Amino acid sequence: MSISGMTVAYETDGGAGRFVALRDVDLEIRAGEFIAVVGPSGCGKTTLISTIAGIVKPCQGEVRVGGKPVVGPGPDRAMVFQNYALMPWRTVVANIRFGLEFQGRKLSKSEADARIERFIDLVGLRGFEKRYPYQLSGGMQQRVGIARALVGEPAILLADEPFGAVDAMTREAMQGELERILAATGQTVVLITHSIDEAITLADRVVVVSHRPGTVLEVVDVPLPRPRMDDAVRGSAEYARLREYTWNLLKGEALGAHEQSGPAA
Ligand SMILES: Nc1ncnc2c1ncn2[C@@H]1O[C@H](COP(=O)(O)OP(=O)(O)OP(=O)(O)O)[C@@H](O)[C@H]1O
Repeated sequence: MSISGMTVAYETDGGAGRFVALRDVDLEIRAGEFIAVVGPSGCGKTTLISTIAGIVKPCQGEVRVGGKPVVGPGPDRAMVFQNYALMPWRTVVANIRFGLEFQGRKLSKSEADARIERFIDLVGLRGFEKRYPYQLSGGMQQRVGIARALVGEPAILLADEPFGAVDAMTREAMQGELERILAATGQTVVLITHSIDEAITLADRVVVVSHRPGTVLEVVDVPLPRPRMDDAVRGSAEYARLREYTWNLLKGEALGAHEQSGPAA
């Protein structure tokens, strides 16, 4: 996937104004790579993955997936949302099945059932298939969200703060599960996170976005061995170095954003 010379602006005041959310973004993402996107609040992270998803259109530049320009949503890209966005009237199985329906996959009933079964096992929801979302914990609901996104086997998984609404312990467990699932499925992932630890634990590269209008400030390589959910990796000097380096980049951006939005002198 490649993003080149991309600028995204939103109309404001009923079309009278224009707000530039992202400016001149260039980014190459290799197939199977895990990219984490970090940056100060409002820098355009959600806008970035929305353009990859094809739900927001750039006013300049383009996103290409598999060599073709993105002109709208497609079955090659699936989203996981922070608030899970499950259908409350559908069971776990029916919510996951929606991932196949939405992506327009033409599978026979038995093929679809077999695939859903595989993902129920992969995300650890065996025994909960007939439950409704309100009968599940937040972490379990997000497992449904991940299974729904992955069941159609999209080439690219787009995740907007997927673990932002779950408690710290569940978050750690879910990071480990995502790492394990991706080792089995091999998708390209673009994940937005506010956690530097989550970014370094999961990603091959961390994209640091500047304060608005957002642009790529730096791409930090994370050459740590996998699996990363391992005390030896997360306690290593290299992990600490990457964490401090990324934090210093972000700190500068957050301070810049604060000064920009602070009261006039
Ligand atoms: N539909 C819209 N119309 C106008 N402005 C918008 C719209 N969507 C987003 N914006 C603005 O664009 C900027 C980038 O928003 P975006 O949601 O992409 O940032 P973000 O980095 O994901 O923020 P956060 O970390 O707080 O979730 C923000 O200043 C936001 O107010």
